[in-house]
Amino acid sequence: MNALHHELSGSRDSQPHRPNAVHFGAGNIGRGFIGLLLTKSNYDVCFVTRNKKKISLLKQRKQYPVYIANQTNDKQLVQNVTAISTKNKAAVARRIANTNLVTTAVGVSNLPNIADKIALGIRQRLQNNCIEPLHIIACENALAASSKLKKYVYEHIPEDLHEKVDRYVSFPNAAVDRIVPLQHHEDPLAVTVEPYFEWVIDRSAMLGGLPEIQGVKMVDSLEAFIERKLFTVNTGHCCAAYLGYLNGYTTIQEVMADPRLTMEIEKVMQETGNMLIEKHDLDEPKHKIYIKKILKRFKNPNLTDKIVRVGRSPIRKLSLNDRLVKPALLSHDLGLDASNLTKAIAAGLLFDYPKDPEAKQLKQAIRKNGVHHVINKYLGIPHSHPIHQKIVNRYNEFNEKFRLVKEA
Ligand SMILES: NC(=O)c1ccc[n+]([C@@H]2O[C@H](COP(=O)([O-])OP(=O)(O)OC[C@H]3O[C@@H](n4cnc5c(N)ncnc54)[C@H](O)[C@@H]3O)[C@@H](O)[C@H]2O)c1
Ligand SMILES: O=P(O)(O)OC[C@@H](O)[C@@H](O)[C@H](O)[C@H](O)CO
Repeated sequence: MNALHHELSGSRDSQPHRPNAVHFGAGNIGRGFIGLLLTKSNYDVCFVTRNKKKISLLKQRKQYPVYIANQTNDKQLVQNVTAISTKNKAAVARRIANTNLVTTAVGVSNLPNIADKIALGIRQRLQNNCIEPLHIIACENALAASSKLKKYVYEHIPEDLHEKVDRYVSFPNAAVDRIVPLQHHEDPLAVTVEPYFEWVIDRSAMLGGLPEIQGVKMVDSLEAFIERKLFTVNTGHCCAAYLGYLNGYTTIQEVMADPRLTMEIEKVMQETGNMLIEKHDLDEPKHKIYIKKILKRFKNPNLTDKIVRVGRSPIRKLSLNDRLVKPALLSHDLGLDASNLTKAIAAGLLFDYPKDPEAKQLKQAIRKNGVHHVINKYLGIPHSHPIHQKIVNRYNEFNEKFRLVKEA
């Protein structure tokens, strides 16, 4: 497999081959989490990314620092990395043809944009008669993100090859958890991350043969893990962002210093918790501890996490299968209270940060067609659903209280 590795490192036959990975997106999670864990596990990592400056620095230095947001601001050096531009389709495909693992952290909405390159790499593997398994793992905040990526990739591969690809290429779903705020350092490659992390992968979709990644948890059924993460960490987080935004705060840390808002956020997490406990038969005391731990992570005084990052892309966050609407509907179906979730959804509808393209689009859609239409179209909750009107009521209350938009 690693002719490419030889080409890069100059090493020849005597050295045992090191595993290598291709990671799409040299952003915060890419550098601060996935790149760090993979290189700690002796992988060579090639970032495929857009930013020219980062590409050139990664190629030149082959390393970068990660700072841990603890009291001592510990530094970890990530080594054995390089980068290529996402525009260089042929080079990306060549890398993929010779790799053990492909990972992504580009944002779930960007997955369609990388699919053609992954498909080309897979086709090269087939042409080379490569029968080594390839695992492709989307490390994005969404349910079944790797399955989504698979669908986009297969759109670029002729149908008669799909069965063969299925034999050698797998797209295990995963849950990733580590808070990495937007940040600026003198060194553009440096990144500060919270101490906590969790990377859980669906073992049932593994083909075997992947060199171990230290710190990864393999589980037989991912659904409970990803729902627990997305509907606790991310539901609580965006609730903090949307309520914080309405109340004029700038950072999550400021929101968490407001006891009234912290209580509201905790109530939302308790609602999703009740649903998760019932749906996945979770241990209630353990889940309560999980919630408390997350609230503490949000408060981390060594981080400054902007509300506009955490609330970013509200159309995605308010969509049917994401962190707000899905748990609200699941709770409703189980006969459980979702009143705090409906409040958080209403606050999300009022997130009108002008520099966020989705927030702008949402605001325009509400202005043009009214909130009922938006709840129907963007959130996927029909007029007839009891939660629909509850969201509208909360939205109107917020509107009046904060005098934001005059709803027609
Ligand atoms: N930051 C966090 O706390 C965190 C935690 C867990 C999961 N996530 C998820 O990880 C993903 C990335 O988030 P982030 O915070 O690192 O964002 P980010 O904006 O810092 O990084 C995304 C990177 O992807 C790159 N990118 C976008 N389109 C690309 C393309 N077509 N080809 C190659 N690169 C491309 C961007 O240039 C950017 O460098 C998101 O899905 C996010 O939900 C983030
Ligand atoms: O990345 P998003 O936009 O889906 O969500 C914003 C934050 O909630 C998220 O990035 C968290 O920091 C992260 O999911 C923690 O693991």
